[in-house]
Amino acid sequence: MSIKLKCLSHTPLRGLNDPGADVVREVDAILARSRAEVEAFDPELIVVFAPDHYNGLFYDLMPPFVIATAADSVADYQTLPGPLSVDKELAMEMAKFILDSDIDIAISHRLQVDHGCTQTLEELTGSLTRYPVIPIIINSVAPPFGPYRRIRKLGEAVGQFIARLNKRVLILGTGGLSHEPPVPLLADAPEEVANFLIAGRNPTPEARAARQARTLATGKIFGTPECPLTPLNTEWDLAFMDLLIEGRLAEIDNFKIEEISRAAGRSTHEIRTWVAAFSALAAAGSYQARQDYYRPINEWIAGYGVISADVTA
Ligand SMILES: O=C(O)/C=C/c1cccc(O)c1O
Ligand SMILES: [Fe+2]
Repeated sequence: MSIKLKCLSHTPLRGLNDPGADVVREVDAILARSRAEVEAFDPELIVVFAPDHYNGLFYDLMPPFVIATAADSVADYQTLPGPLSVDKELAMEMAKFILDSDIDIAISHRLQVDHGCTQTLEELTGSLTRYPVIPIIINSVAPPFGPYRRIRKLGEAVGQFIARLNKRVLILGTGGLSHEPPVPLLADAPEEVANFLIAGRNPTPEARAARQARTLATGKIFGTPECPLTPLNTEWDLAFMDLLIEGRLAEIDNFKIEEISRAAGRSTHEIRTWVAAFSALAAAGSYQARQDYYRPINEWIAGYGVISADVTA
């Protein structure tokens, strides 16, 4: 058994609304280094914990957790289209193991996934099909959310399953850190928006373009007095990364959902994917972690961080 972890922010504005050239170079360099590490590790399986942003999952049936036995990219923003190379049999075995561990998880045999899942796969492996993968989507964008302790339990069950595999496994968490992009809320939404949030699968190209233009326009003013959205919160992000690196995972059980939304932005809950990833790693053995990168990047609407970790025993 050999297990590695990488957790990193994603942002569909990378390449569409870039910060200065120095910052772009920094991030390119850290992603290139991360990708080389993945290549050297040569994983036999990638388990990716990812959010969805109303592309695959809608309020007509919004599950807290979903495991996919087959998945296709919706190719939003500049992400790659096409199927992911999901290990169907192993995903089914994992789903049964999770259910046997008293965690309710939905199963999709045809899941649509968005940049929240595919951007990180592409950045770290160069494609959507390079390695066998099991996507686990954690609702991080569509309230209400279950408590953070449930995310730890999901992660622990996944880690216990992985530990028995005798494979080289890469665990990914993608999303966060502090950020609040212009994703609408169902509460008080006008009818047209509510209809989209409830059943907006497969939007027209025009509707997708309008959505992406809205995000881009927000990226242009994010962090300025003109922008009403919660600003990035460096202090919050660094404290969260320290907590993970120092292995203080039990403290996450006390996280308060509304407090996090207020302090760091509504989409900060994408860190649920990092919590699951670290909980899986911790269930597989002792770990050593390091912060590879952090910078608040308004142009990308992202407290942008990268952490790596390995099981040591
Ligand atoms: O769902 C969208 O259209 C935009 C999502 C987004 C924007 C900025 C940063 C992120 O992490 C996002 O997921
Ligand atoms: Fe996101």
